[in-house]
Amino acid sequence: MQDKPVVVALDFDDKAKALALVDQLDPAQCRLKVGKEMFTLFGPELVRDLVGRGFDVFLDLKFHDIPNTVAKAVVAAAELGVWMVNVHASGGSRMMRAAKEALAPYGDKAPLLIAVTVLTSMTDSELAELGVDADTAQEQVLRLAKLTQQAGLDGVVCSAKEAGLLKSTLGSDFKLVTPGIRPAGSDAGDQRRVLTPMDAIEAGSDFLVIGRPITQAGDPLAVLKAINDSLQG
Ligand SMILES: O=C(O)c1cc(=O)[nH]c(=O)n1[C@@H]1O[C@H](COP(=O)(O)O)[C@@H](O)[C@H]1O
Repeated sequence: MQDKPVVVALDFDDKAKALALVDQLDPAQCRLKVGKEMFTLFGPELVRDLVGRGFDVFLDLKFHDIPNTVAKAVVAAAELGVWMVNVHASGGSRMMRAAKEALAPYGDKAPLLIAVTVLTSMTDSELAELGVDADTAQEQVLRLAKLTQQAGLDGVVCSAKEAGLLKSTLGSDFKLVTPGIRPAGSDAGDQRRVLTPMDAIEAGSDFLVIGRPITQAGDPLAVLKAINDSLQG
Protein backbone atom coordinates (compact mmCIF):
# COMPACT_ATOMS: atom_id res chain seq x y z
CA MET A 1 0.00 0.00 0.00
CA GLN A 2 1.17 3.56 -0.70
CA ASP A 3 2.19 5.77 2.18
CA LYS A 4 -0.74 8.15 3.05
CA PRO A 5 -3.27 6.78 0.53
CA VAL A 6 -6.10 9.11 1.60
CA VAL A 7 -6.47 12.30 -0.42
CA VAL A 8 -9.04 14.59 1.22
CA ALA A 9 -11.09 16.43 -1.41
CA LEU A 10 -11.42 20.02 -0.16
CA ASP A 11 -14.66 20.92 -1.91
CA PHE A 12 -15.71 24.05 0.02
CA ASP A 13 -17.17 27.39 -1.05
CA ASP A 14 -15.87 29.03 2.11
CA LYS A 15 -12.10 29.44 2.50
CA ALA A 16 -12.30 29.89 6.27
CA LYS A 17 -14.18 26.60 6.64
CA ALA A 18 -11.68 24.80 4.43
CA LEU A 19 -8.72 26.20 6.36
CA ALA A 20 -10.40 25.37 9.68
CA LEU A 21 -10.38 21.73 8.55
CA VAL A 22 -6.85 21.96 7.14
CA ASP A 23 -5.63 23.43 10.45
CA GLN A 24 -6.65 20.19 12.16
CA LEU A 25 -5.07 17.93 9.55
CA ASP A 26 -1.51 16.68 9.61
CA PRO A 27 0.42 16.28 6.32
CA ALA A 28 1.62 12.95 7.73
CA GLN A 29 -1.97 11.60 7.80
CA CYS A 30 -3.36 12.58 4.41
CA ARG A 31 -2.88 14.48 1.19
CA LEU A 32 -5.25 17.20 -0.07
CA LYS A 33 -7.11 17.76 -3.31
CA VAL A 34 -8.07 21.20 -4.60
CA GLY A 35 -10.67 21.07 -7.31
CA LYS A 36 -12.53 23.37 -9.62
CA GLU A 37 -14.73 25.04 -7.03
CA MET A 38 -12.02 26.13 -4.63
CA PHE A 39 -9.53 26.97 -7.36
CA THR A 40 -12.08 29.16 -9.13
CA LEU A 41 -13.00 30.90 -5.90
CA PHE A 42 -9.61 31.25 -4.25
CA GLY A 43 -7.02 30.68 -6.99
CA PRO A 44 -3.35 29.73 -6.82
CA GLU A 45 -2.82 31.49 -3.48
CA LEU A 46 -4.78 28.77 -1.74
CA VAL A 47 -2.69 26.07 -3.43
CA ARG A 48 0.57 27.82 -2.46
CA ASP A 49 -0.71 28.12 1.11
CA LEU A 50 -1.46 24.37 1.34
CA VAL A 51 1.86 23.41 -0.27
CA GLY A 52 3.57 25.81 2.16
CA ARG A 53 1.95 23.96 5.08
CA GLY A 54 3.70 20.80 3.91
CA PHE A 55 0.76 19.02 2.24
CA ASP A 56 1.00 17.00 -0.95
CA VAL A 57 -1.59 18.76 -3.10
CA PHE A 58 -3.47 17.15 -5.97
CA LEU A 59 -4.57 19.99 -8.26
CA ASP A 60 -7.70 18.47 -9.77
CA LEU A 61 -8.59 20.79 -12.64
CA LYS A 62 -9.06 17.98 -15.20
CA PHE A 63 -7.52 19.90 -18.09
CA HIS A 64 -9.18 19.12 -21.42
CA ASP A 65 -8.04 21.36 -24.26
CA ILE A 66 -5.68 21.48 -27.24
CA PRO A 67 -2.16 20.07 -26.62
CA ASN A 68 -0.38 23.44 -26.36
CA THR A 69 -2.89 24.84 -23.86
CA VAL A 70 -2.83 21.75 -21.65
CA ALA A 71 0.99 21.59 -21.74
CA LYS A 72 1.18 25.19 -20.50
CA ALA A 73 -1.45 24.54 -17.84
CA VAL A 74 0.44 21.56 -16.36
CA VAL A 75 3.64 23.63 -16.30
CA ALA A 76 1.74 26.31 -14.35
CA ALA A 77 0.67 23.56 -11.92
CA ALA A 78 4.28 22.35 -11.57
CA GLU A 79 5.34 25.92 -10.76
CA LEU A 80 2.84 25.88 -7.87
CA GLY A 81 4.69 22.89 -6.43
CA VAL A 82 1.75 20.48 -6.54
CA TRP A 83 2.24 16.74 -6.06
CA MET A 84 -0.29 15.60 -8.68
CA VAL A 85 -2.20 17.18 -11.57
CA ASN A 86 -4.70 15.72 -14.01
CA VAL A 87 -6.03 15.94 -17.54
CA HIS A 88 -8.92 14.20 -19.33
CA ALA A 89 -7.71 11.14 -21.26
CA SER A 90 -10.46 11.85 -23.78
CA GLY A 91 -8.41 14.92 -24.77
CA GLY A 92 -6.36 12.37 -26.74
CA SER A 93 -2.87 10.89 -26.80
CA ARG A 94 -1.24 13.89 -28.52
CA MET A 95 -2.50 16.18 -25.79
CA MET A 96 -1.36 13.78 -23.04
CA ARG A 97 2.11 13.39 -24.57
CA ALA A 98 2.47 17.17 -24.87
CA ALA A 99 1.61 17.52 -21.17
CA LYS A 100 4.11 14.83 -20.18
CA GLU A 101 6.88 16.36 -22.31
CA ALA A 102 6.21 19.80 -20.85
CA LEU A 103 6.91 18.41 -17.36
CA ALA A 104 10.20 16.73 -18.35
CA PRO A 105 12.39 19.71 -17.30
CA TYR A 106 11.12 19.30 -13.72
CA GLY A 107 12.71 15.83 -13.45
CA ASP A 108 11.85 14.06 -10.21
CA LYS A 109 10.25 17.30 -8.93
CA ALA A 110 7.53 17.04 -11.62
CA PRO A 111 4.02 16.44 -10.33
CA LEU A 112 2.52 13.04 -11.03
CA LEU A 113 0.51 13.39 -14.24
CA ILE A 114 -2.75 11.48 -14.14
CA ALA A 115 -5.61 11.19 -16.62
CA VAL A 116 -9.32 10.98 -15.88
CA THR A 117 -10.87 8.05 -17.71
CA VAL A 118 -14.64 7.83 -17.17
CA LEU A 119 -16.01 10.01 -14.36
CA THR A 120 -17.23 7.96 -11.41
CA SER A 121 -20.60 9.70 -11.64
CA MET A 122 -21.23 8.27 -15.13
CA THR A 123 -23.43 5.27 -15.80
CA ASP A 124 -23.35 2.97 -18.83
CA SER A 125 -26.50 4.61 -20.21
CA GLU A 126 -25.02 8.10 -19.85
CA LEU A 127 -21.97 6.95 -21.84
CA ALA A 128 -24.29 5.59 -24.52
CA GLU A 129 -26.01 9.01 -24.62
CA LEU A 130 -22.63 10.50 -25.54
CA GLY A 131 -22.28 8.04 -28.41
CA VAL A 132 -19.35 6.25 -26.73
CA ASP A 133 -18.92 2.98 -28.59
CA ALA A 134 -18.29 0.75 -25.56
CA ASP A 135 -20.58 -1.84 -24.02
CA THR A 136 -19.81 -0.80 -20.48
CA ALA A 137 -18.11 2.01 -18.59
CA GLN A 138 -15.42 -0.52 -17.68
CA GLU A 139 -14.56 -1.17 -21.31
CA GLN A 140 -14.18 2.56 -21.94
CA VAL A 141 -12.06 2.99 -18.80
CA LEU A 142 -9.69 0.24 -19.97
CA ARG A 143 -9.42 1.74 -23.43
CA LEU A 144 -8.60 5.21 -22.06
CA ALA A 145 -6.23 3.84 -19.40
CA LYS A 146 -4.22 1.96 -22.06
CA LEU A 147 -4.03 5.15 -24.12
CA THR A 148 -2.86 7.05 -21.04
CA GLN A 149 -0.12 4.52 -20.30
CA GLN A 150 1.05 4.54 -23.93
CA ALA A 151 1.28 8.35 -23.72
CA GLY A 152 3.71 7.95 -20.79
CA LEU A 153 1.53 9.31 -17.98
CA ASP A 154 1.82 8.09 -14.40
CA GLY A 155 -1.66 6.72 -13.93
CA VAL A 156 -5.39 7.32 -14.12
CA VAL A 157 -8.33 8.45 -12.08
CA CYS A 158 -10.94 5.70 -12.17
CA SER A 159 -13.54 3.99 -10.05
CA ALA A 160 -12.10 1.45 -7.61
CA LYS A 161 -14.49 -0.98 -9.29
CA GLU A 162 -12.11 -0.97 -12.25
CA ALA A 163 -8.91 -1.07 -10.18
CA GLY A 164 -8.42 -4.85 -10.26
CA LEU A 165 -8.76 -5.06 -14.01
CA LEU A 166 -6.47 -2.05 -14.55
CA LYS A 167 -3.73 -3.26 -12.19
CA SER A 168 -3.65 -6.69 -13.78
CA THR A 169 -3.62 -5.25 -17.29
CA LEU A 170 -1.35 -2.23 -16.83
CA GLY A 171 1.01 -3.33 -14.04
CA SER A 172 1.63 -2.26 -10.47
CA ASP A 173 3.63 0.92 -11.24
CA PHE A 174 0.72 2.57 -13.05
CA LYS A 175 -1.00 4.62 -10.34
CA LEU A 176 -4.72 4.28 -9.74
CA VAL A 177 -6.42 7.24 -8.08
CA THR A 178 -9.94 6.39 -7.05
CA PRO A 179 -12.76 8.71 -6.00
CA GLY A 180 -16.23 7.38 -5.30
CA ILE A 181 -15.06 5.98 -1.94
CA ARG A 182 -17.64 5.57 0.78
CA PRO A 183 -16.94 4.12 4.25
CA ALA A 184 -19.68 1.59 5.07
CA GLY A 185 -22.93 3.34 5.92
CA SER A 186 -22.12 6.76 4.41
CA ASP A 187 -24.29 8.46 1.80
CA ALA A 188 -23.29 7.86 -1.86
CA GLY A 189 -24.61 11.30 -2.88
CA ASP A 190 -24.17 11.78 -6.65
CA GLN A 191 -21.54 9.03 -6.96
CA ARG A 192 -22.69 5.91 -8.82
CA ARG A 193 -19.78 3.47 -8.74
CA VAL A 194 -18.63 3.36 -5.10
CA LEU A 195 -16.46 1.10 -2.87
CA THR A 196 -15.30 1.19 0.78
CA PRO A 197 -11.71 2.32 1.50
CA MET A 198 -10.48 -1.20 2.34
CA ASP A 199 -12.19 -2.78 -0.65
CA ALA A 200 -10.68 -0.11 -2.89
CA ILE A 201 -7.13 -0.76 -1.61
CA GLU A 202 -7.62 -4.51 -1.92
CA ALA A 203 -8.82 -4.00 -5.48
CA GLY A 204 -5.55 -2.20 -6.31
CA SER A 205 -6.21 1.52 -5.70
CA ASP A 206 -3.09 3.51 -4.86
CA PHE A 207 -4.78 6.70 -3.69
CA LEU A 208 -8.30 7.17 -2.33
CA VAL A 209 -9.94 10.53 -3.03
CA ILE A 210 -12.48 11.09 -0.27
CA GLY A 211 -14.52 14.28 0.05
CA ARG A 212 -17.90 14.58 1.73
CA PRO A 213 -17.63 11.52 4.02
CA ILE A 214 -14.76 13.41 5.72
CA THR A 215 -15.42 17.11 5.04
CA GLN A 216 -19.13 17.01 5.94
CA ALA A 217 -18.70 14.78 9.00
CA GLY A 218 -19.43 16.11 12.48
CA ASP A 219 -15.89 15.03 13.43
CA PRO A 220 -13.79 14.92 10.25
CA LEU A 221 -10.60 13.93 12.08
CA ALA A 222 -12.29 10.93 13.66
CA VAL A 223 -13.54 9.77 10.26
CA LEU A 224 -10.08 10.20 8.71
CA LYS A 225 -8.50 8.33 11.62
CA ALA A 226 -11.06 5.53 11.35
CA ILE A 227 -10.36 5.20 7.64
CA ASN A 228 -6.56 5.16 8.16
CA ASP A 229 -6.97 2.62 10.97
CA SER A 230 -9.22 0.43 8.81
CA LEU A 231 -6.47 0.36 6.18
CA GLN A 232 -3.82 -0.73 8.67
CA GLY A 233 -5.88 -3.90 9.02
O1 LIG B 1 -10.77 13.67 -10.52
C1 LIG B 1 -11.42 13.45 -9.49
O2 LIG B 1 -10.93 13.65 -8.38
C2 LIG B 1 -12.76 12.86 -9.64
C3 LIG B 1 -12.96 12.08 -10.76
C4 LIG B 1 -14.13 11.31 -10.85
O3 LIG B 1 -14.31 10.52 -11.79
N1 LIG B 1 -15.06 11.39 -9.85
C5 LIG B 1 -14.88 12.20 -8.76
O4 LIG B 1 -15.74 12.21 -7.86
N2 LIG B 1 -13.76 13.00 -8.69
C6 LIG B 1 -13.60 13.95 -7.57
O5 LIG B 1 -13.51 13.24 -6.33
C7 LIG B 1 -14.15 13.96 -5.27
C8 LIG B 1 -15.16 13.03 -4.64
O6 LIG B 1 -15.77 13.68 -3.58
P1 LIG B 1 -16.87 12.94 -2.68
O7 LIG B 1 -17.89 12.35 -3.61
O8 LIG B 1 -17.42 14.07 -1.83
O9 LIG B 1 -16.11 11.90 -1.88
C9 LIG B 1 -14.77 15.22 -5.90
O10 LIG B 1 -13.88 16.30 -5.61
C10 LIG B 1 -14.78 14.93 -7.39
O11 LIG B 1 -14.54 16.09 -8.17
